[in-house]
Amino acid sequence: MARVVESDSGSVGSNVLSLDSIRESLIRQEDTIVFSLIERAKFPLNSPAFEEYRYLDSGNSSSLTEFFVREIETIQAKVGRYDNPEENPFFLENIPHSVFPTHKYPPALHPKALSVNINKRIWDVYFKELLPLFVKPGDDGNYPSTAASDLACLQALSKRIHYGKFVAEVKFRDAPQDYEPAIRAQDTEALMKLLTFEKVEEMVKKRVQKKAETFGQEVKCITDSGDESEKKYKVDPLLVSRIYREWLIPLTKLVEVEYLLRRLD
Ligand SMILES: C=C(O[C@@H]1C=C(C(=O)O)C=C[C@H]1O)C(=O)O
Repeated sequence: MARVVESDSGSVGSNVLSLDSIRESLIRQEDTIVFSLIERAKFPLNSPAFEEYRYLDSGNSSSLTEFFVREIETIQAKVGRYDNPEENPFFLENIPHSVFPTHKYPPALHPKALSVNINKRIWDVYFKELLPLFVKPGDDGNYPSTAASDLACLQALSKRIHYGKFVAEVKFRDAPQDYEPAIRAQDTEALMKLLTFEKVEEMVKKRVQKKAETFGQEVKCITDSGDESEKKYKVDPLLVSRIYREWLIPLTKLVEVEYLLRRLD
């Protein structure tokens, strides 16, 4: 089975894929996600940044965070971020071309992969369900830094979830005879059963809990007194595992199914 050539960033750098190399990238992305949650937890909820809308010169209404993300995505597009098939924008409809020569990414995915983008759902899940679980309530007015931290979380979560396209492509290439009947029947239940590996999911949930314990522990100097047994964490490791169990893994599998449904188009 051919292998993908991955750069240090863990990105897909060749048009040959393997499930092992894709899973290695997902494991490396766990670090980014855990650290982004830890960083966001420095700020309170600061809901006015993403809940309060005001009218802009353009006549549109937007929250500070939405405005920030739209502007950043435009700049990032102009330096080629969305030429990378691993990256999917939250708001950009017509993605501006890069103003610089960009890396020519090999066509690893089916052309219909571009139509699989669940970032609106990820945005809603993040702000309505996830954020209140891992940050303290309150408002310190630090909306610009909070918006930047939310974007880091959103882009890390989006990349991880949309990596489901690469996973699905590899699974299809490895066993087209298994997937084609379910794709032709547009049988989402059969596709979900084919692509699910419960033992892998269990390892993911255990590993991210351990990473949250390791990366997020409050480090005490040797001279600090106090009960060593009472460990404190910047983000509850059990909650990080729950976020994967209840949201990240199911949304990744949803992307896999949505990609496979289009694979024979
Ligand atoms: C990502 C994969 O597909 C599914 C989703 C997983 C996840 O989101 O962690 C893990 C195993 C599979 O059930 C995979 O097979 O690696």
